[in-house]
Amino acid sequence: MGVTGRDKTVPKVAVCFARARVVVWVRVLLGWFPVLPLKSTMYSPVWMRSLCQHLGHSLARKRFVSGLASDEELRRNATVCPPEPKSRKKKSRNVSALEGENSSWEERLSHAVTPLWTVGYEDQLKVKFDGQKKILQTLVSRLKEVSGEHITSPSTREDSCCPLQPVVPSLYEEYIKLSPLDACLLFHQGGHWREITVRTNRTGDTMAIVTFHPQDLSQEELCLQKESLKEFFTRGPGAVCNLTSLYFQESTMTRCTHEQSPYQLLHGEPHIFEELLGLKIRISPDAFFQVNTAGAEVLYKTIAELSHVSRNTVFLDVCCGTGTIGLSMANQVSEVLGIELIENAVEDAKWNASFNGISNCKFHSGKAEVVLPELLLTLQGNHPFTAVVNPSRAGLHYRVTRAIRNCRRIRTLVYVSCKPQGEAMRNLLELCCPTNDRKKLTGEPFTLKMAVPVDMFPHTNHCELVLLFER
Ligand SMILES: C[S@@+](CC[C@H](N)C(=O)[O-])C[C@H]1O[C@@H](n2cnc3c(N)ncnc32)[C@H](O)[C@@H]1O
Repeated sequence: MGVTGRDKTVPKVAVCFARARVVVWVRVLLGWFPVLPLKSTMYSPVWMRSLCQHLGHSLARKRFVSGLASDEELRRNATVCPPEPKSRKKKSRNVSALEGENSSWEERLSHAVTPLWTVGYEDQLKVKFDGQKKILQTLVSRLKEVSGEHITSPSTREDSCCPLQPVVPSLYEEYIKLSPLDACLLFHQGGHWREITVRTNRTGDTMAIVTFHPQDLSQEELCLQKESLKEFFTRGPGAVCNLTSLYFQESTMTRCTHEQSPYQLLHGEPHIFEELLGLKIRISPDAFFQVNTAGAEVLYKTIAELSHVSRNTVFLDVCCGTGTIGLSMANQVSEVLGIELIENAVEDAKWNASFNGISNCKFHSGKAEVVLPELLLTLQGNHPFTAVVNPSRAGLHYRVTRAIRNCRRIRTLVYVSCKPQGEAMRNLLELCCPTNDRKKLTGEPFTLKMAVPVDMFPHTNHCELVLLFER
C-alpha cells in the first residue's frame, strides 16, 4: 500500500485496486452491497452502476448455466461475460495482456467492466485527462473543418478549443482528501475514516453508511465532522450522488450493532425499501439483506420448494433478518414464527408483515439460543413444524441445534448456509449424529435428503447451500 492515511496521497497502482476489489467482494458476501474502501477507489454513481450491471450480468450468467436465461439475457451476457476458455491462463497485471484472448474470462470481464482496475487512482486520473484532451483535440480539428476558420481561443497553442481543467476526482475519495482527519486503515495506526457501505435498490434509491473511528475526538469535534459530511453530500460536490439516506456510525470495533453504537441519520430517509417476490420489504441500515434481490428470489423459491409445507404447518424462520423467508411462505402455512438478533431487523420484519397485509407472522427479537428453546416449550397442538435456519457464517449456537433436534414436532429442517464448511459443519453433525446423552442430543436424528447449491455470489468460490433434512 503506497499510503497511510497520514499524508493524504493516493495508494499506488495495482495494490490499491486489488484491495478495492477484495473489499467490494467481501462485503458482497457479508451483506447485500458493495463497500467502497477509503482512498482506494471512488464513490461515483457511474461506478456503482457498472458494479450493478456487473452483478446483473453475473446473474444472467448463472441463469444461462441453469438453463433459465432468455435469449435476450444470453445476448446481453455474451457481450460482457465471454465463455470461459478451456485452460485458465496465468494472471497478469499487464493491461494489454488482459485485453487479449490469452487472459482468463475473469480478467477480460474485469477489463470490460472496469478497464482501469489495475491502475492506481492518480494514474487513472492522468489516463482520463489524456483521453479528454484527445477528444478536445478532435473537436478542434472538426471545428476547423466545419468552420473553415482559424480558431483563436487562448489554448489553441495546445490544440484544445478551451482550457482543460484537471479531472474532478471521485467524491468520497475527494472528501477524505479534503478532510483534516486521516483514514483509519489499521486500528492501531489511528485515523478516523473507515469505510462507506452503499446500499441500492431496484428503483435506484441509495443509502450510504459511513463508519468512523472517533479515537479521542470531543463531542464538538465529532459534530463538526458530521456536519461537514452532511454538507458535502447534500449541498457540496457529493450532492450529485442524490443519496436517499446518509448514515454515520462511530465504531471502535470491526462491527458495531445499533445498540452498541447507534446508526445516526444525518440526512434523508431512515430506511431503504426493496420489492421481493411481490412484497415490499423495509430494510434498516443494520439489517441483513441478501446480496442481490433477484438472486434472493431464486434462493427463497428453492427453500419454498424443499420445505414441503402444508396449510397446517407451523413455519419457524430462525435468524430471519427482515423476515423475508417467512413472509414469502406465509400464505402457504398456518403460522410463521421468526427469531432474529438485530432489533431493528425485527422491527422491519413486523412492519413488512403489517404493510403487506400478512397477519399470521410473529417475530421475536433476541438470540436464537435463548428465544427458540423457550418458544418451543410454549407451542401447543400437534401440527408439524418446518424449520428454516439461515445463520450467519458463525453457524448456530449449540443450544439452537439441540432445541431443534430435541423437538419432536420438527419433522423437516432446511439449513441454509453461505459457509457450510465452517462452523455449520458442527451444527450438521449435531443434527444427524446418533443420540448422545452427554451432549443432550436425545431426539431422533435427522437425515440429509437433498442439497441444492444456489449461486448467490458469481465469480467467487462461494454458494448458498440449501440442505433439506427430514426425520
Ligand atoms: C445470513 S442472515 C439471514 C437473514 C434472512 N434469513 C434473510 O435471508 O435475509 C443471518 C441473520 O442471522 C442473524 N443472527 C446472527 N446471530 C444470531 C443469533 N444468535 N440469534 C438470532 N439471529 C442471529 C443476523 O443478524 C442475520 O440477520
